[in-house]
Amino acid sequence: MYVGRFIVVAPDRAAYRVSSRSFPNRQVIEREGGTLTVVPTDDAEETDNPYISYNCLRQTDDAAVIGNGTQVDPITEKLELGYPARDALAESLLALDYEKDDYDTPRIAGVVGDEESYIGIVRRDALLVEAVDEPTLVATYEKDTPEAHGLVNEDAAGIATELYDLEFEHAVCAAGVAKTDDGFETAVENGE
Ligand SMILES: NC(=O)c1ncn([C@@H]2O[C@H](COP(=O)(O)O)[C@@H](O)[C@H]2O)c1NC=O
Repeated sequence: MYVGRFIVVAPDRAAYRVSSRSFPNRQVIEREGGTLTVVPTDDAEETDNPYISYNCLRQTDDAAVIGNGTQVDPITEKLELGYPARDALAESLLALDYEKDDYDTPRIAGVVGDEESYIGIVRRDALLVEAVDEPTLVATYEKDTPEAHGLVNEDAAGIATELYDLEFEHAVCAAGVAKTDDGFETAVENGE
């Protein structure tokens, strides 16, 4: 089954996988401040598609934000301003809305917070934002309503690799984040 990009968000950790039929030459790189960014690999063809390079994970002092596009930035900025996670997700997803591509690709995002965690999706026909009390998956296609999805691993590297290895088609790369005693740890899985 091809589900496109997907996230799994749990109360204490989250992970993101890029699956792609059209743009397989992508990787996740680590940048300053615990930010993870999806970028083209050196051998990628040039494209003017605006939806395929973005920060897929950012952190505040007490939250981590994950998602499949530029919505990750305003969600993070609203959390830094003191917005509740539910509101930061709902407002940012609605403002940017689904991607205006051939598939009306939904935007998906999650927040792992100090006391509560949330998952969200904006589709052409819906905006869903839900608190999570167990690992919960949402994807751009097919599995586009949040559903329970058990995670085996606890740490960031483990969950990034776990999502990368799931049997949904066209795996490209993955990222993970997990709470630690003094903040968050992150990890990337580029399938090398
Ligand atoms: N790497 C990505 O994040 C990404 N890859 C593809 N998309 C979007 O989804 C469309 C379909 O891509 P695909 O056939 O690879 O699923 C693309 O035209 C693009 O607008 C992406 N945007 C978000 O999901």
